[in-house]
Amino acid sequence: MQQNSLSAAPLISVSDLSWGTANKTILKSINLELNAGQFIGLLGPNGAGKSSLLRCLYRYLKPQQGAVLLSGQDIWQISADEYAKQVAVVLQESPSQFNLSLFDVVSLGLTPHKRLFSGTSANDKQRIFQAIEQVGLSHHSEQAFDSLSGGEKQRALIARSIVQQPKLLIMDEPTSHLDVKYQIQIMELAKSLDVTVLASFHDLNLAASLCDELIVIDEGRLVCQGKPKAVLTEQLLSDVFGVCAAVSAHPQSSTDKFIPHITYFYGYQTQEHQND
Ligand SMILES: Nc1ncnc2c1ncn2[C@@H]1O[C@H](COP(=O)(O)OP(=O)(O)OP(=O)(O)O)[C@@H](O)[C@H]1O
Repeated sequence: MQQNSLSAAPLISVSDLSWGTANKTILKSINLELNAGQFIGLLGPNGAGKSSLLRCLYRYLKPQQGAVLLSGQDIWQISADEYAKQVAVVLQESPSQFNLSLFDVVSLGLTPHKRLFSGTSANDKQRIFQAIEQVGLSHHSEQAFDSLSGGEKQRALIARSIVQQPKLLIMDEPTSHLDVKYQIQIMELAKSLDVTVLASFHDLNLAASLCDELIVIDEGRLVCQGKPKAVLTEQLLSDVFGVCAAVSAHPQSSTDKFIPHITYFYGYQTQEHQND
């Protein structure tokens, strides 16, 4: 009976979550659910609270109020090891991996699944090489991680996540330092994995084209959650992001799937001030 109710639970359920510092509440009573198998984009203007919310989800910050459930279990009631088996994280900045090779960094994805001091088996090595191949970095496997380009580093961290075999991959602005080709490539790579992804984006058009669902937050509050077509309206772009824009159909829209495409208008803020 209990197992049935657990398997029916959303992958992530956030209820009444608040977090802040001693003198400021930053996340304000957030409620949301993430269903397994989806690619979900987290949007919001600078300072909206995206990273803070993601940090609460990947167990770096403990909410002051409310709870985060993973498959029906409070994430603070399960061990850090158990949690690490289920949730992988790729952040904006790649921390220095000192002298570790790309292969070594990717092999760290096995750590949550290993007993202390157990070695790397032939099977493990095969998994690591396969993941490196999947992200197109086979020729770099012995290269020092720190010497890889920004895009290569992010692909290596995705390979580490592939090896980790999580249920959920959380990505906090993983492409913000990358050029447009790598931005698209990294996000398409994440989408191609057989895993639920929650990723924060600043490029709203990229989010619109790739995400099954979008979550928008502003000033620490959830504004809305839904399909890109329902979420990315001209009104929302004005109210939340403070921009004047037109939303039309992206040329790759089909009868089954409408992909919103945002065209921004420039210069209107200056004109507004001139009229003041
Ligand atoms: N540890 C902290 N101490 C004090 N203020 C914090 C802390 N962490 C976050 N904040 C503040 O909380 C607000 C939300 O920050 P957060 O980094 O979560 O926003 P964000 O939506 O990810 O922003 P950006 O798009 O600019 O990266 C900001 O005003 C930030 O200064």
